[in-house]
Amino acid sequence: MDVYKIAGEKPLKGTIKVSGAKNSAVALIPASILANSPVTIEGLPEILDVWTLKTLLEEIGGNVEFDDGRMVIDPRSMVDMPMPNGNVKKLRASYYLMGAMLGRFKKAVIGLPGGCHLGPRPIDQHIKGFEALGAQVTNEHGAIYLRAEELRGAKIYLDVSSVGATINIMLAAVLATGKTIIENAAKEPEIIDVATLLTNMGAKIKGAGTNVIRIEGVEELHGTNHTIIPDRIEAGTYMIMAAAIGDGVTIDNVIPLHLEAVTAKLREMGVEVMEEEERIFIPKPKSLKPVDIKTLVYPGFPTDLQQPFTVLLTQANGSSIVTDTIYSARFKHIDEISRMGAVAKVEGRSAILTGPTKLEAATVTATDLRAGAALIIAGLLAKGNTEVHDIFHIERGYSDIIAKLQDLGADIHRESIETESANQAAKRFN
Ligand SMILES: CC(=O)N[C@H]1[C@@H](OP(=O)(O)OP(=O)(O)OC[C@H]2O[C@@H](n3ccc(=O)[nH]c3=O)[C@H](O)[C@@H]2O)O[C@H](CO)[C@@H](O)[C@@H]1O
Ligand SMILES: C=C(OP(=O)(O)O)C(=O)O
Repeated sequence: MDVYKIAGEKPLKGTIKVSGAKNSAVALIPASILANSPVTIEGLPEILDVWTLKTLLEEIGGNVEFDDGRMVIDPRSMVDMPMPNGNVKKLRASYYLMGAMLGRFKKAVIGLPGGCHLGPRPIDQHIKGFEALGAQVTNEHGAIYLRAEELRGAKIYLDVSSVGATINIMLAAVLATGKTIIENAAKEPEIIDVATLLTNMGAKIKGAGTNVIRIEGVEELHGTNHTIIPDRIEAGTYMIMAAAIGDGVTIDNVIPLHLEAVTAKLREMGVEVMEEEERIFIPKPKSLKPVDIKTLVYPGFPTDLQQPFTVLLTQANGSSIVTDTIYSARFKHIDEISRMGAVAKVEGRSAILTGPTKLEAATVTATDLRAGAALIIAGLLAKGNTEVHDIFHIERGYSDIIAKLQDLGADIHRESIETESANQAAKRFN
């Protein structure tokens, strides 16, 4: 089993480059299914989710080459192969295969997706959208079966501004007959990125990035070349690290506008954040003030940065409250940082953190992707040698994180360790 080993208390200094956005990548790749000629996507992050999607596209007959962040997808030989199990369960975003395959083949069978366990993550709004477009949708033994004679444009009001449902409906609607209107659409930057790719493929989409998206169906879509946007969540993670244990860190390849809520909260804590066009510089912070945070849909504070931020708040002078309004169970990391000495408790949808605390190294487990990022920050701050287990969660979403942090001066590496069975441990104990 591979783990991350971190020797803490080494200040971070220098420049770190952000990779392409995970949550764009995982939609851009399935979007290529809709084209009638090859699609090239540049700047993709080298993360497990991207590799899994490459495999999934190959499973349905696509020709996919991926090298140095550049993926060339030839969708012409793809078929409507059912995928009720297997790789679809390794990531959340396999749900985009539903919209893309329904759009192209008018049918699809896709197993319910995996991804981070953060409380219930229903896909009822995706299904409501597909049904409004004319598809028959059934759930059979944990797989979603979709079939349509014809997809017809429709007006769809989303009960929740879901990122996944907004993108999935766009994917299904671009080749439908007539006009689709998505109301109460999500406004995340990744939605604009996917709409840009689809538009360059020949789709007619207006309003992406606002809460009303209008799509005029077209007969076919062609290949194109697209460069992905930078990952605002990865960038935000490094901003939080810089505020926690930085000695002057430049974060390169960012769109500062995408991180306004995070920047505002860091400034409220007393952290200086200097923005340039595509870079953010955070000098060594002095003392940190506590702040309260409430996660909201974009442009509010992103839920995906809530967990890393809680670790920073253990270093602030006083108590902070973090409330997650998006997910009901996104505080599993609090138990793990408590092992390291964090003074923290969870009450309902809020975590209360009191600092400043000198964290101590421990062996901890990543329960999900951003919990893993939070544990890396805690390990960088802690006295002693921290070991982080279940790192596959982290590698679903952070490209090259070990090398990037080593370049900033962190003492972190990936190592294989022997695992002991419960029986072996019991024998040793007796
Ligand atoms: C692959 C990807 O892009 N993942 C991101 C995406 O997840 P994902 O697309 O799954 O998140 P959504 O925006 O859909 O979910 C937001 C909220 O709406 C609820 N909901 C969603 C869909 C639905 O049909 N019914 C419903 O009730 C969810 O349970 C959740 O409480 O946006 C989340 C919110 O910014 C991020 O945390 C994830 O990193
Ligand atoms: C929740 C996340 O990912 P996913 O939706 O892919 O599980 C995340 O990126 O923080």
